[in-house]
Amino acid sequence: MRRLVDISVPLRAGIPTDPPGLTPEIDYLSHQQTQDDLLRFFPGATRDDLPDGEGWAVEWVRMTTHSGTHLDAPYHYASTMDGGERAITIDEVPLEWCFQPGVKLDLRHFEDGYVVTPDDIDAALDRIGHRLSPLEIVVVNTSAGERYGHDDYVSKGCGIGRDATLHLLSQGVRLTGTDAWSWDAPFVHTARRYAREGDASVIWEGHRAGREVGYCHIEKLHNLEALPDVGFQIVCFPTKVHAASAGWTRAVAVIDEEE
Ligand SMILES: N[C@@H](CC(=O)c1ccccc1NC=O)C(=O)O
Repeated sequence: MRRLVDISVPLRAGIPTDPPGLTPEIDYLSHQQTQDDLLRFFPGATRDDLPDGEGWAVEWVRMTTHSGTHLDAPYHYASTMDGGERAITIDEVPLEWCFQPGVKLDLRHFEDGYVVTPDDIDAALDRIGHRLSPLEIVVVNTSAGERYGHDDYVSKGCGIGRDATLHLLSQGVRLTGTDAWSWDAPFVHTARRYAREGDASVIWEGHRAGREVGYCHIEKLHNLEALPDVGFQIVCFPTKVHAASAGWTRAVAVIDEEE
């Protein structure tokens, strides 16, 4: 039997999903507010012509391409990728990258702000007895996953460092994902480290790995706790926003189970 597991967050206004000033805004227009919007397309028609006098339900949304569950294109990380080539935008991401077998790494035990290393990735793969194949989609379940919509979400979870990201990419992975706000460690922790050590290379290091090898990651995944370690596919086609740095996605895991 085929089971579909929704691994996307609900896109909602009024909950702390992003830093202040970046949360999405949604204006909901009800059937009672839109009769005239519908009627203006049909000269001569009146409200009496509408069933129960209803117009249509529609929403106006103000948000960024990085609101909700979304796929980041290499162009988000820098203007170049693969060591100097023009970075591809979200509408140029190969669809083949976005529909592949998935692998889940459980990294929930790492403290907030911890920067995951190549050894941590290998240890997580060893624990589930898996060797990576090219184009597999690697998603990391962090402690941020269960905090979506709570005040501490943006500062929760571990992040994937430059070396760990390149370690995945060197094995042919081109699309990864996290249930945290960022593929990198939460900025508040990295800012403290930067203030302490003065080393600017820690800033957004996992993202910046895309300058060396172009890749995509999904941010704000959800419900990864419900997935097995392997044995599923991930579908995460991004909305084709022209020339953009990211696109929203309804990410879904497809699990084919024995009868
Ligand atoms: N988490 C993202 C950044 C991000 O989400 C973002 C970046 C710029 C403007 C808005 C953003 N997020 C939500 O609207 C990242 O680290 O790439």
